[in-house]
Amino acid sequence: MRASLIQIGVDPGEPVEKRRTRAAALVREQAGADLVVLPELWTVGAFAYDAFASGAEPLDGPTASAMAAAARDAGVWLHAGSLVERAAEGLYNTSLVFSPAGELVRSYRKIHRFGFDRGEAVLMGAGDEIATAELPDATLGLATCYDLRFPELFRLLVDAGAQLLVIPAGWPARRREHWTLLARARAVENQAYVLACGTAGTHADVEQAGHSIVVDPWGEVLAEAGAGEQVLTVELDVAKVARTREEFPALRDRLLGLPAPRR
Ligand SMILES: O=C(O)CCC(=O)C(=O)O
Repeated sequence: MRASLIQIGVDPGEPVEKRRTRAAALVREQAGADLVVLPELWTVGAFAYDAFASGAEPLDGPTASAMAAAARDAGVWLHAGSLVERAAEGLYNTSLVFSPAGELVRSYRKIHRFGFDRGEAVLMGAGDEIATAELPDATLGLATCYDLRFPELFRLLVDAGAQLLVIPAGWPARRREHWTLLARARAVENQAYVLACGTAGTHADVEQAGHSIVVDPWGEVLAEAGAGEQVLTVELDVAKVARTREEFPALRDRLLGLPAPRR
């Protein structure tokens, strides 16, 4: 299975419409891949809090339409990263997965919102559903950026059958070491592929880490991008997930009924 991660640059000098067209063209260039992945909030920028409301879109808005068309034209499964979803109940950081027919097959509202008492944490609602997407050759587990810090979410995704953990992000350069460390940790502890796709550039004065990374179920880094705009293409052997789990059955040894702490 071939996967391409598009680490697109998000800079305030580029109008969103132009970036949308550019992202769609980059997706079309990946024809021949099985799965293409874009990062978190690549339209407005993950830290451009002031633009969240004005840049919010419904799930049949211009970004979703452009991504559906690009997936269809390229004939790929497309994890289109996330956008600011405008729903009746408010705003959400929502990821979208399209089939090669251009059909929206899954959406995922980010569960752990970043910012503590500001930014996304106060401007957006929290998702409350675990999301997987069934591809012909693999089950994707969906998570977004800050979710990467919460291993319990990934355990639930594994229990739901995830083999490829796909994590679009807008991770800051200042915490780049955490990004690569946590991506490898999630791969090793869940014996799954991790496909973590970040953004390049600087927006809202926050330099982005880039360094999109693909890690195999043994924790080996198959590919890692630099800081700039880049497409990372990797071959994945999905059967390696089952092989790793059989040969080193650590997941089997989980203590599901852990005793309550003694007080
Ligand atoms: O956890 C981090 O350090 C970064 C998270 C983040 O930037 C986000 O979720 O948008």
